[in-house]
Amino acid sequence: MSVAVAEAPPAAPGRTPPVLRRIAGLLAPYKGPMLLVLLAVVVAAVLTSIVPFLTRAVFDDALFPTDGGPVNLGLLVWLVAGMIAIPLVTAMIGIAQNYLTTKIGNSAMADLRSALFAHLQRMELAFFTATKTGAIQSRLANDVAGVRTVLTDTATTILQNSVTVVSAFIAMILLSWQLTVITLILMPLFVFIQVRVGRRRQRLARRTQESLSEMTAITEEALSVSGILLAKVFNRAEAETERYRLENQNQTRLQLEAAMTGRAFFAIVQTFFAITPALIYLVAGFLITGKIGAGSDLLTAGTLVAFTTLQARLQMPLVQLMRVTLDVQTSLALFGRIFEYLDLEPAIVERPDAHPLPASHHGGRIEFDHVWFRYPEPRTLAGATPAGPRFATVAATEGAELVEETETAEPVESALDGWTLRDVGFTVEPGQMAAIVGPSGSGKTTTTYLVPRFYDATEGAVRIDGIDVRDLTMGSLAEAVGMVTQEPYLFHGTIGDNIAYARPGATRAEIEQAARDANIHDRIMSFADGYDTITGERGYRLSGGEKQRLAIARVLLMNPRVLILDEATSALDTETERLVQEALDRATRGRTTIAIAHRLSTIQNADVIFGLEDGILVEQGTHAELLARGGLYARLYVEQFGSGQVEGRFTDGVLFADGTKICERPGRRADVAV
Ligand SMILES: Nc1ncnc2c1ncn2[C@@H]1O[C@H](COP(=O)(O)OP(=O)(O)OP(=O)(O)O)[C@@H](O)[C@H]1O
Repeated sequence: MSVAVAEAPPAAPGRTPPVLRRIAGLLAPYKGPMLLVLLAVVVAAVLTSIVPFLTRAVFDDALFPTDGGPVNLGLLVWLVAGMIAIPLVTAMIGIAQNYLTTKIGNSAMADLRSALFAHLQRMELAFFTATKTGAIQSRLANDVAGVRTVLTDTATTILQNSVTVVSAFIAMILLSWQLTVITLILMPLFVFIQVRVGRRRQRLARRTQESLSEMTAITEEALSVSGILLAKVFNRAEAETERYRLENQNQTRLQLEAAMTGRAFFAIVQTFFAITPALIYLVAGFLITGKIGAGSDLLTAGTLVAFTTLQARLQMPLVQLMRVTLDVQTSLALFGRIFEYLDLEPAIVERPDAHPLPASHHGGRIEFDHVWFRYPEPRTLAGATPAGPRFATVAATEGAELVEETETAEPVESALDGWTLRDVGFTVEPGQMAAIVGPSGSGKTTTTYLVPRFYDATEGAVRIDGIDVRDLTMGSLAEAVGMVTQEPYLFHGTIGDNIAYARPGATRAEIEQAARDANIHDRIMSFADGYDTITGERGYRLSGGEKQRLAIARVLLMNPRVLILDEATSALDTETERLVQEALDRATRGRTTIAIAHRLSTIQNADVIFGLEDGILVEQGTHAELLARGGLYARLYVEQFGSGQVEGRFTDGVLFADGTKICERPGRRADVAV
């Protein structure tokens, strides 16, 4: 459900509405049920406050009438009936109120989580490349969970207790203002101490949350498949465990400190409340005898019993109010962290006047028009807390190098003058296959990222079929551009679902056809569960070649107008290579393709080759034209493809153009340096 927070226009820095107003906005859709809760609380409090008056009447009018008359049984029955009925009614009101508050709180929480998730989905790729995944997860899980109690319990506790306290005070004053003063005498001191304790608890809470965020980040980093692989390869398992243990210890210490802070204070408050009745009896004695004031005839035994009952009833709500105020202070800090994420404006958004890409049978013309690009600076969040040095203790003892890291990553050094692409201009006609070649870091991947708007050109324009990609709806652009990346991402699910991700609603027959065309159907059928085989987290149960072919099956199912292909020969062996190559041939047929090419055959078959160096398009033409030119491509052709003898380099060796292969030494990877 979209809620006020999600729809509110992003506030400019410094003009962010105060946290409380935003929390109110969050609860706004639940005004009706909240009014009901308020009504329930007031009715329950008023009913409860009537009981002491009934108690007084039981003593002073029914049991021991102050006029010295006999016991009034008739009245007693009525009063007792009232004293039984009131707790019954308030208990029922309590159940209804509990249901409502739990519902409101959890619904508001769900709205907040959904709004945050939807907002993060809209954030541009750059945000995620610059932020630790663990930190994002921590805000979604820990921080939102942290404010949960405020939305569910705390608000009601405050409301309920405030009403109880106010109504009890009114009743106490009505009974005896002098005794009320005795009860309240130490309140100013308590409030003063409480404010100080609150500040300390708030500081501790902030540190606890930061520590929790760090723990989530460590878990996310260390216990992911890649993290475990890294730790195993470099034998860092113990160091990772130690790092976690230290943070865990810190967390325990903070929790303990937070729990103990104010304990002594609350013990004193409770003791004071416990001894107050004794003080009241004493003062009552002085009042009745006229030693204080002018003597009070009104101070009957019934009044005294009723007053001490009220005073005892006041104790819990007052202490709870004090405790809860501390919780609220803590939660406001967490709300701040959540709203900070919601206030981040996505850098790449659909224009209000965006229109869909018109349908076309022969479309897919791609045009780069004087494109300049530089990677945006990573955003820094106010709540982002610099983490301590990694493996601090271990590093100190081992003398290892320390790696500082923060929630926001360090900016990555870009190419010359900060520009990653400089005045790049080219056109790929519909149905053409274009190959981009160039040294590592020359900007090949970056160029392809501008087509589906993972990033926007800083200057110049990228067009599909003559339309600036920034004028297109995000949906139609995503439908028009398919991608097969070097490391295809598979989510934890069945193989069938992973392929169908490209087109939800695709039939099993369509999925199987795509898998057949991608040369992966037979392999899938060889698994015991066929298409229902679980891929495992990020597809780690599948080989590089299998993942590649699944990614190709996805694209075939999606049938985009434009295909962007990042060939990953170095992740394949020569056997799988043939299967992948065939699948790719089918995938590129009949659609415009831009390939970051690592295979000789891809480049030779390309209609046009673009040579990139330091973000500049230094040459373009066909294989023959560029060879004749003797420039960048001719150099790469000699260095990487042995002047046409080498087809590509794979995990198990080098494949030659004539089909022969030379196996590399086992364990050594033949990497492509193009
Ligand atoms: N997210 C990023 N933020 C900042 N700079 C980046 C980012 N991604 C890449 N770069 C820089 O942009 C430049 C071009 O990178 P790109 O990945 O496009 O090169 P490439 O030609 O595809 O390299 P390779 O063949 O090694 O994959 C490099 O200097 C790289 O460090």
